[in-house]
Amino acid sequence: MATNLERKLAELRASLRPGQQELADWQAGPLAVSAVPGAGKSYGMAVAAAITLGRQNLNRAQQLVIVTFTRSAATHLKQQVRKHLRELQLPLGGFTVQTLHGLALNIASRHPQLSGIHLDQVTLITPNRHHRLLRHCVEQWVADHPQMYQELLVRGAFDGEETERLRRQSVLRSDCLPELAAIAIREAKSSGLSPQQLYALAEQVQDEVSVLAIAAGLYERYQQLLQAQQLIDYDDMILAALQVLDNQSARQVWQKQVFAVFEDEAQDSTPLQFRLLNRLASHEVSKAKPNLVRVGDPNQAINSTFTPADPIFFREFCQQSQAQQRLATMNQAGRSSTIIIQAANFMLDWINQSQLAGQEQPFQPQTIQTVAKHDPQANANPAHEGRGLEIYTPEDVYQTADLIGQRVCQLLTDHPDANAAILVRENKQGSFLAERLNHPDQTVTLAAHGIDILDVGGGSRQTQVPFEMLTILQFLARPHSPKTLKAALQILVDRQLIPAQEVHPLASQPEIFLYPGPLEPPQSEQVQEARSFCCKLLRSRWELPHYRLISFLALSLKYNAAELATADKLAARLSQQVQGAPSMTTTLPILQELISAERFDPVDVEDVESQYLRPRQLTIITMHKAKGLDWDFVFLPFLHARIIPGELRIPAASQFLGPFSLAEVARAQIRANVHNQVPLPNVEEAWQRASDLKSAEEFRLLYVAMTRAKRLLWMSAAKQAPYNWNWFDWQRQTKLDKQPPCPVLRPLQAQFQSDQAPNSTPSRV
Ligand SMILES: Nc1ncnc2c1ncn2[C@@H]1O[C@H](COP(=O)(O)OP(=O)(O)OP(=O)(O)O)[C@@H](O)[C@H]1O
Repeated sequence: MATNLERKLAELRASLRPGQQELADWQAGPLAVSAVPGAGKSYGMAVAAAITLGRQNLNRAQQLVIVTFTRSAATHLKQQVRKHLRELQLPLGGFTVQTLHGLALNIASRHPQLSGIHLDQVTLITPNRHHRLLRHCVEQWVADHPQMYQELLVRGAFDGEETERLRRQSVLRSDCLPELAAIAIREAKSSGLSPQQLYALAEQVQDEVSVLAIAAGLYERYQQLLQAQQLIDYDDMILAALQVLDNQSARQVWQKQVFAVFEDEAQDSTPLQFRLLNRLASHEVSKAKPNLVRVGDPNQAINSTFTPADPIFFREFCQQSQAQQRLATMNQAGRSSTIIIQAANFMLDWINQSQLAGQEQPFQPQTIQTVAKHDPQANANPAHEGRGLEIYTPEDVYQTADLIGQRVCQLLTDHPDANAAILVRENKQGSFLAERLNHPDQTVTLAAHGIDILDVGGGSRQTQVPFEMLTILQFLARPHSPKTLKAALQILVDRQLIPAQEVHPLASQPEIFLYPGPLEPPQSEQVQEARSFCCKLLRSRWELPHYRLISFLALSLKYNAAELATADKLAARLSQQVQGAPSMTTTLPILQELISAERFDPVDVEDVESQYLRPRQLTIITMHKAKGLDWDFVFLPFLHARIIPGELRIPAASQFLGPFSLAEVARAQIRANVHNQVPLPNVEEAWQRASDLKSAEEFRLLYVAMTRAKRLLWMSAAKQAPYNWNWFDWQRQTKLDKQPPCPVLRPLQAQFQSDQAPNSTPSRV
């Protein structure tokens, strides 16, 4: 007779759909699970983990290790597994959920002698420091290779003119070579190549510009500088963990402790990371095959232009697993309405056939299917809202914002429990929309309808706390400086603590603004409000002891719980560092240093992802960050060919080097080596491959973005849009240009909205 636990495990298994059940049935050996978006990968993995824990009776001495890509995904997964374990009345100690880097650091730091990672002696390099270190490598390389440097300087048509020489020097030293260092070092290091191996690789390519040799030289110096400064980077963590596992006795200890490894988002792992997981999941003593379960979607690989993660690796793993009958597929997805699923499938096939990514095939052929009749997911494949898929061609980006504002207002008023998001390709597009959506020029402003906007790219509000405190303290220290006053006023306006107004005229004459004499013209009501707020802040400087200032300012700025907690943490850190002598003179430089060295983390009181999904909120977020999340209504504006797929561009300033970028060429050559392609591509071929890879990845990004929508997918490409969003300043009315849409938009429109002429302007909603 089945025990109580067996019965409960069977019930839990029955709550899964077919592909998920295969995952839950796993008992030993390798398994690949390839799943479509919304299939329930993470959901299925949490249940499968709980079932494995129950079935195998795992505990602290022998654990299931679950790894995923981001910290927030790890937190979410851990909560889910715990929930199931509680329901099964099983102990919670038999598993861990970590990011790959967290796992690697854990292994490395437990064996400092083997890994060389002594946590009390080494520090993880911060982005700012990394940037400075790369510049330093470049200077050293230039000093050591005057001849090679000279050859770079005089490439193309060069008449020896001094100003041109200086210009080229500056471009090389501050842009091209640091960029080459950043990209080539990351690519080589996370593929497991040492500087010496990169030198050897350079020998294999006969190019007039020795890109890989330069990259190897920079890499060599980078490693030396890291070591000298006792710093490590993210790749060092993985390498150090592998070094530990190279040691037989350490390896056996770990392999004994790890029953199996479950990996989520496996399409995003680099070869080095895979090596680490595989080794950990192996059982050398029993000679059994690795207990490694890898779940992913090769069509959602969107990190290959940042890291050497490449959909090819996971595709290969799936193929090998299939040959051994160890591949499970999850094709049914319940997230989206049928029409949204059809649109995503159509887009995938159309792009693959279009050959728009040259030799690269962006997608593995796969069709998302709706779920079967009695699917366990409540409200699976929900009824669509509006047309379900709506594609528009507004006149310009301003009309786009207006249309989104109207539609969001209508949708979230009709469905107050629903949520919505605008997914953008660049943060600058997000900040434009965030500003426009509450601008008085809009037909409707969201704030007036009680709809919150969360602009994720604008930085979480907590992360702005140190900067805001510094700015206000600087103003308190020097209230008569136009610069400090202006910065403080801007914060007050942004935080909506004083009426929105142009701050420059107020700040240009601080004395008159703060202390107007009887002969000055009377101040308007909004200026008076601003003045009285500033004067209240200024009084605090004289009336409060210095150490109380930050808490007072935090309250005055009406901080929420997370921001208050962050301000408290900041105050505690400052008082510790000023060592009993708190004053403006001691505090300001320390605060400045904390901000520029990025040595202060804000306090999060809420799971970060749940902040993005609140009902009656419009979240503005990049397509990259939206991965793994979903919303009822998803808006994808600004889908222009220049952005998706876009193209690799060579800035005019560096065109003297040739029609390619050093960094992209090095990346493509290293990548070719990782994929065992011989001979390695020359500069022109490498540039072409880099360009194909970029296009393929952009199309996958669009696929990820489209599949975030549950009930309405709204897409648009305005006829007139900025040529380059980075230069676009709508307040100064930067000129717009005619921009063609992303190539798949018209075919989508023709397929799904044949009643709506492709170029028609949307009717007002
Ligand atoms: N068996 C199931 N029973 C109930 N709900 C489910 C089931 N499987 C998945 N879901 C729900 O489907 C939604 C999508 O699941 P999940 O986020 O795990 O998908 P995913 O495959 O990781 O998606 P993506 O790859 O697109 O990010 C979630 O809301 C999840 O709760």
